[in-house]
Amino acid sequence: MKSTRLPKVTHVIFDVDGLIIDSERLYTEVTQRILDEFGKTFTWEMKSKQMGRKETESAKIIIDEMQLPLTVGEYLKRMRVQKEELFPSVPLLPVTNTILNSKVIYGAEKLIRHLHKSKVPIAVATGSDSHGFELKISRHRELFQLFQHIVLNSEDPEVRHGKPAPDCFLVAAKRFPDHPSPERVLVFEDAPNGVEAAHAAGMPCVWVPDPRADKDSLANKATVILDSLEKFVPEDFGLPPYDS
Ligand SMILES: O=c1[nH]cc([C@@H]2O[C@H](COP(=O)(O)O)[C@@H](O)[C@H]2O)c(=O)[nH]1
Ligand SMILES: [Mg+2]
Repeated sequence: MKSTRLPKVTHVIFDVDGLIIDSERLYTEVTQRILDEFGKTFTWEMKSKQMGRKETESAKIIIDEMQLPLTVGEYLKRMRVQKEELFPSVPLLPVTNTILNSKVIYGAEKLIRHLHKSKVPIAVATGSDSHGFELKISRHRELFQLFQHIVLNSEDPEVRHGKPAPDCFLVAAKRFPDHPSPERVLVFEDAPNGVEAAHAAGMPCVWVPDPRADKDSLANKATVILDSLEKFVPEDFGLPPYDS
């Protein structure tokens, strides 16, 4: 990585699902449980179209493309039941944290705590609605309190269009009191739709993709591509380095 070529940033916006918490694995499970009723299989191709979108937009896509005999309301009701069972136990990423049951802090949590401690303004922009979000963060409430603000695209009246549209990132940036210009705001994303959204917002983006994603397809829109948040070097983007 040529650090001299990377933009220097002052503010950071995080995605949530599949980036901070291991909830994409759970979305796959709850979606497949719903599809089981209709004898259908959830594919990566389908999932990658949904990832990052608002809940209703995502429901419309799967209903149309998989020809499910459900209304959006019926689909979301089934999702709600499944989410209530699975989401409260979701671990932080990378899951090494949980497996090792270690006191050492890794990945997403390490970076969020570091930026907060260093007084770098941080926010969240997620496709989630408040019901799902509350379930997902119930075990991680203290960590999520470190963000200056949280934009829930599914419910925020200022977010007209979900990812891949830039709305949520522009709204999140505007809510920082000093209104940073887009090129000074670094976005962390896992979803192809999220990388598209950051690029459309004019913001640099660190993409931490699912291993199944086609990295070439977004190579010109992601500023850097990392296989784990563990590999992120804050000073490459002009942010304070980790204490050694
Ligand atoms: O398998 C899926 N993953 C993700 C989503 C959608 O993506 C959002 C998560 O986006 P983000 O990573 O931007 O928080 C979820 O709230 C949901 O609307 C989905 O429908 N299905
Ligand atoms: Mg995500």
